[in-house]
Amino acid sequence: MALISLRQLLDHAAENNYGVAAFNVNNLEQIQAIMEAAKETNSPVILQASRGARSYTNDVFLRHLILGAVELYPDIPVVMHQDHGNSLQTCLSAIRNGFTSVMMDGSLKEDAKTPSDFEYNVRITADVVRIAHSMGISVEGELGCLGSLETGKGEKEDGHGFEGTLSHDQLLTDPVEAAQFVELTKVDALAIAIGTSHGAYKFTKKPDGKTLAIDRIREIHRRLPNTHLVMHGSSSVPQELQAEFRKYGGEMKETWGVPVEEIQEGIKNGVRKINVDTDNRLAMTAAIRKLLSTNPSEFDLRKYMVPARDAMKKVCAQRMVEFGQAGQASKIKAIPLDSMAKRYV
Ligand SMILES: O=C(CO)COP(=O)(O)O
Ligand SMILES: O=C[C@H](O)COP(=O)(O)O
Ligand SMILES: [Zn+2]
Ligand SMILES: [Zn+2]
Repeated sequence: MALISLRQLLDHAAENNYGVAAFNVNNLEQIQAIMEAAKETNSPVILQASRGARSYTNDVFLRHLILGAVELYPDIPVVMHQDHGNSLQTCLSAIRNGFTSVMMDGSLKEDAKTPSDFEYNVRITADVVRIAHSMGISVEGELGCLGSLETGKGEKEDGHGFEGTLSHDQLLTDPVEAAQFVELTKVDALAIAIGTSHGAYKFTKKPDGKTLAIDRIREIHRRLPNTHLVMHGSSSVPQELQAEFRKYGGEMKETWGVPVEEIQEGIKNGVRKINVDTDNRLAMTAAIRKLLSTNPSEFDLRKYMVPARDAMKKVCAQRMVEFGQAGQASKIKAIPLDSMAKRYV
């Protein structure tokens, strides 16, 4: 199947009440893991690349790897998405390189660390929407800064994340502002801040309503019943994966991620895209640690990349079932980007 737009996929997800995991990709093995999981579970997929991933892999390699996936798995709808674009330039270069969807994260300024104001966010996001929609490309915006309600701090991912400490006002998306933001920008999907953060260290204990504001999702969904909501920082950081990582020499202090049942509650309330990166990184690295520490003489990289890929495939397939996207791929017929562009007009 051809690459499809995020908007097409999330519209289908909303009509059929499911959520879609957006997995970050940086190399061949991660793309293979996701596609194999998708084939096994008949799931549509969102492959997303951060700015860090694009510079690590190179846009040309990335585009051809993803086009390879599309060719090898003709029955799986694939969205190619820019994760956390920091500027109009980043989004435009993604579009030029074949991405069918971009995130303009205007919750932070172009330096990706200074919280911006509402007017800046509306202006930059609306600029991206105008250009992207004319080509049928989807846009995800973000309102509110991702960070911990326990500490007021945000975890940095590859330089992306605010510095210092923020108040609960800035860490929780305001439902009234969210409605204005969507009206003014016309984004296809809206990332909201509800107490999740990027990386492994999200919560110091299992989160409750004070540290993870699932109620906020309900309020936002009530005001914006037709907007696709996005949860970032949604790895579950499973205790078993942490234990496996530590068992083979990995260092990670005790931590909690976002429980899958909380994400499922979000999906009942308008969450359609769920970003997961850390769980896959952890699964792959734990598998590599295990193979190398139990076979110290091994130096054929395939010997550790195969179990790493298998470990990631297992995480992906599990999330695909848990989020409800399993079984949906064969029900989707690709809408060309040109037709999507006409719809926006
Ligand atoms: O939100 C993410 C990418 O945009 C990834 O979140 P995690 O760090 O929880 O996997
Ligand atoms: O946005 C966060 C993702 O986990 C991507 O991380 P990265 O920027 O290190 O590739
Ligand atoms: Zn952000
Ligand atoms: Zn994110």
